[in-house]
Amino acid sequence: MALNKKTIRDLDLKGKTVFCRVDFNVPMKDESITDDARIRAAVPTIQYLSEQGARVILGSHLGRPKGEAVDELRLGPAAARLGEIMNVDVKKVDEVYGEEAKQTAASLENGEIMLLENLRFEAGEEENDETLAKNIASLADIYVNDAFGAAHRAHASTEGVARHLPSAAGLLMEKELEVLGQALEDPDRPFTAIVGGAKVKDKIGVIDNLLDIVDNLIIGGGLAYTFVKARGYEIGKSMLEEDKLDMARKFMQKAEDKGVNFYMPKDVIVSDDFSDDANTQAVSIDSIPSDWEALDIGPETRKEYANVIKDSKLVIWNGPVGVFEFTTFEKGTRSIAEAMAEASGTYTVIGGGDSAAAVEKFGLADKMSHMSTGGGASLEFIEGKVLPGVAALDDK
Ligand SMILES: Nc1ncnc2c1ncn2[C@@H]1O[C@H](COP(=O)(O)OP(=O)(O)O)[C@@H](O)[C@H]1O
Ligand SMILES: O=C(OP(=O)(O)O)[C@H](O)COP(=O)(O)O
Repeated sequence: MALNKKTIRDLDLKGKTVFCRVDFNVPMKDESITDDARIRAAVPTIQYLSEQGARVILGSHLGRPKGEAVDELRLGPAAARLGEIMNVDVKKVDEVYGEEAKQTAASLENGEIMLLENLRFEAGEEENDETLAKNIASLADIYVNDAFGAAHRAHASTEGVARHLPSAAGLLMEKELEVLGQALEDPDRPFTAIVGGAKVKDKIGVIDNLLDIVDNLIIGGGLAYTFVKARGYEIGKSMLEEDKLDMARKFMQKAEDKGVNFYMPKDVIVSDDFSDDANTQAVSIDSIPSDWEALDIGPETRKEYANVIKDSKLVIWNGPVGVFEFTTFEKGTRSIAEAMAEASGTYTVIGGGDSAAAVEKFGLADKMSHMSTGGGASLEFIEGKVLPGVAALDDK
C-alpha cells in the first residue's frame, strides 16, 4: 500500500531549515536512557536530511509533563545519545521556541543538527494551540513528521504545524505505514492481538474496533484488571479504571456475539508492594487478596497465551502483560515474547516503547517480523483510524 503523502525524498532540502518531529519518548531510569530504539529508528531520516544539506531542528516529547518544565524529562540525554550514535555534535537548547532556539537555529550550517527542549513543557503542545504551532513553524522552512509513535496525537508539533509549512513524511513514518499496511491488507489468520500495558484510558477503546478484525484478543498488564473486575472478580489493589467497567462489559459481550476468542488472565502473580523484592504469590483469578495487587499473569495464563500465539498466523502485541522492569514480574511478558519469537510462519509485530524495550531486554528483537516504534499509534492504525499526524501532511 503506497503512501499517498509526500516524503522527504520528494523535497529539495539543500540550505533549507527543516523542523523534524521525532519520537524520542524513550524509557528512562534515573535520567538515563534504558532503551534507545526509538532514537536509532529516527537516524536514517536525520542522516538523510543532514546529508542533503538541510539545517535540522529536531523536536520531541518525553513522558507526560502536562505543560510545565520537569527536570527529569529534559531532552539532554536524548541529544547526547543521538550525537553518540551519529558521531556528530547535536546542539541542544533548553526551550521550545524563543530567543535561544531562534539564535541557535539561525546559526546552523547546512547539515547541522539541533534538538529543542521537550515539546510538552509547553501547554499548547497537547492542546494543538495555533500560536504554538506558528511559533514552531517560524523556526523552519519545511516540516517533516517522522514521529510514527505520536502520529495518533493531534498536537501542535504533530498536526498544527503542518498547516503553516510545506510538509512531508520521514523515512521511519513511511516504513511503519507501509509495513503495517501490508500486514493488514489481507491479514493472515488466525489473527491475534495482545493488548496490555498501563495506558488503560488510552488503549481500552481500541478493543472495540479490534474485535471487528481479529480472531483472538488477549489482554494482560494493568489493562486486564478492569475486565477482570467487570467479570465480577475482586482485584484487590490492581490497576483499575472504574469508569471503564461498563465499557469492558460491553466489549466482552461484543466478543461473544462476534465469536472472537477473548482471553483474560485466569491466574496472576500478586504482590504486597510495587517493588522487585516484594512478597508475591501465584493465585487463581478468583482469589486476589484484597490488599495485594496483580503485577503479572500467572503460570496457567502464560501457557494458555503461548498456545494461542503458536496457533496464530499474525500476532500484533502492544503493552507488557506485567511490570517487566522488575525481574520478579517479567515472566509473563517474557513468555509472550518467547512464544512470538518461536512461532514459525507467523508474522509478528511488536508495538510501543515499553513493549519494544521488553523484547530488547530479552534479546529477542531480531526474531520478530517487525518492531514498530508506535504502540497506541499502531493500534489506532490497525483499527483503521486516520492518524492525524499523517493526514496533516501534504499529499503527493
Ligand atoms: N499489572 C500491571 N500493573 C501496573 N503496571 C503494569 C502492569 N503490567 C504492565 N504494567 C506497566 O505498563 C507499562 C507499559 O505500558 P504502556 O506504556 O501502555 O506500553 P507501551 O509503551 O508498550 O505502549 C510498563 O511500564 C509496565 O510496568
Ligand atoms: O510512547 C508512546 O506511545 P506508546 O506508549 O503507545 O508506544 C508515544 O511516544 C506517544 O506518547 P503518549 O501516549 O504520551 O502520547
